[in-house]
Amino acid sequence: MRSAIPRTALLSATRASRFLPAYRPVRFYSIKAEAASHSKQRPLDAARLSVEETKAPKTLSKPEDLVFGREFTDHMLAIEWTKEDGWLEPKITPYQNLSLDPATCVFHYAFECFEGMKAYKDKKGDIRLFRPDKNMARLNKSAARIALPTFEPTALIELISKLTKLDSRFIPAQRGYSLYLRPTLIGTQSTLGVGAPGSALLYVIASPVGPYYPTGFKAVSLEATNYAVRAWPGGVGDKKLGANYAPCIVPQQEAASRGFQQNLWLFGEEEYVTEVGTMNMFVALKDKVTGQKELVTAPLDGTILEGVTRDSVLQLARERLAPEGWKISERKYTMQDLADASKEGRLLEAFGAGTAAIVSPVRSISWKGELVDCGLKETEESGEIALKVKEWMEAIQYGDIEHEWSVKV
Ligand SMILES: Cc1ncc(COP(=O)(O)O)c(C=O)c1O
Repeated sequence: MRSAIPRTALLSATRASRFLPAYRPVRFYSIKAEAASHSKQRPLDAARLSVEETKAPKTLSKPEDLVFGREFTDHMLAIEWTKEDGWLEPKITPYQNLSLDPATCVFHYAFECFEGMKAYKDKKGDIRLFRPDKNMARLNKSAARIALPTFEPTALIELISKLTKLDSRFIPAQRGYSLYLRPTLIGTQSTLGVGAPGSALLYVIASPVGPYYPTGFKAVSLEATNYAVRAWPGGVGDKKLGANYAPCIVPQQEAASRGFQQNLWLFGEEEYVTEVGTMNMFVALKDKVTGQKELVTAPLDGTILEGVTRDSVLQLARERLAPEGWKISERKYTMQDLADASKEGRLLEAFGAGTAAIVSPVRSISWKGELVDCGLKETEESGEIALKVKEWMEAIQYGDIEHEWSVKV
């Protein structure tokens, strides 16, 4: 089987392992400083890209048959990194398997972080990335936290743009469709010693995806999880590490077994509301005394992922809802606050926000044996704010209006 990536990955891994001590304590933010001290380390350089186009282009699926994350485009981008040489030549190759030594550190100690971002086709057929700088910044933060190398954000955006353009035929032109991009960074050193990897592989794969709600919004019901903890202060819940996701599946399955689509992560004795599955959580409340309307989301205190959608919703709400009298807050709030507001008719709506769905309206939250109603009428699938946010975001993502967040490739 052809495999352009692995052989060199293994060779460099072996080379690196010769002078790496078996164990080094992890110094969280040392990679850049270390890179600078190795004068031969090269930065990530998009100009060194080589492209090998596929000789067997795939048949496109019908857009309506696309299932999230199941189909991939013709090509992938891969860049190896070694401690001695820094970033090697970026390569776009036909989509292919990786071949890694069973002792590779990613399999044992979870040296892996990733991103989720999308490319959209506008009415003119141009391809646009949505806020790619935010994903690059987050990937670098995740990488630094697990002793993987960081990279030059503009170089990776340029390389991702080239991959996206090359595979642009996979992006259906209809509204709601996009190309989901998955930059992934793994440690490739082959050793069972626990330490900073001496080699790594950054790769990007792309998957065409359809609208999250093909027939319009469908409000979801959540189960509040207070028997397990997703993240904690000083932990890594604010980083996009693969290791954060696997432990969330059992509580998700538990919620599903009781008929809830997602679980809502609470934190601490106070039962602060943090986030939902792969979305940040927003609630619209009315103040008990003043009647002031407030759109609230949990603060970036290290226990939630710094969502690109969250940040976008906050900025748009500050621009467009605040002038209509809304207060926009990043603050802690508890499940009890929501239950009280719901009983008093002050919980106007609730929704999750993330790249996959943009917004996902919430009908109810199961908590301590009660069902907290989130303000939708029986006949409604979305509140007013969630609907507006979706329209605002899509207008930018699909280039209906020019906006600095939408970057043509
Ligand atoms: C745990 C978690 N929270 C929130 C989000 C939403 O982040 P974004 O808006 O960047 O997709 C995601 C999705 O990546 C996630 O995995």
